[in-house]
Amino acid sequence: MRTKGPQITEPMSARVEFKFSTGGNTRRSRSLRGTEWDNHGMNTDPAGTDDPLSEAQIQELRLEIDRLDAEILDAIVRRSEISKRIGRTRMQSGGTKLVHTRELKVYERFSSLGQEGQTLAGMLLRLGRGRLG
Ligand SMILES: O=C(O)C(=O)C[C@]1(C(=O)O)C=C[C@@H](O)C=C1
Repeated sequence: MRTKGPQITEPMSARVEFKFSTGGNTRRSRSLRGTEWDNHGMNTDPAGTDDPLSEAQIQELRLEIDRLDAEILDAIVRRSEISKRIGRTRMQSGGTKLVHTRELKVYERFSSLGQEGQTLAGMLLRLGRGRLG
């Protein structure tokens, strides 16, 4: 049904839905809490592909991201220190600055992440070189 402006449809739950004249799809109402869409846990996407998360779930997931970032940062610092130690030892004993075969392995390890993985591998190697170059 085409309508001129927003039209209140029969409330299917405690929620009031609006229909707009633009195409007829029932849109989710805006949450009063913020800018997130709030569909009260119902999947109202016509394609059925959305994964609605509550504010509480988003907060929980963000905490997990924060924890993971801290772990990743710790691991990067540890990796860099180890890499510098190996590099210093190698150079003091007259070895080469870099070990090409080992570097290729690092790039290979991150290849499942595509181009970004290669960039990441390169950054890790550079961090481990420190003042070596
Ligand atoms: O495995 C080594 O020999 C290292 O020095 C470590 C490391 C790395 O960070 O992975 C660093 C520099 C080398 O070119 C190769 C690898």
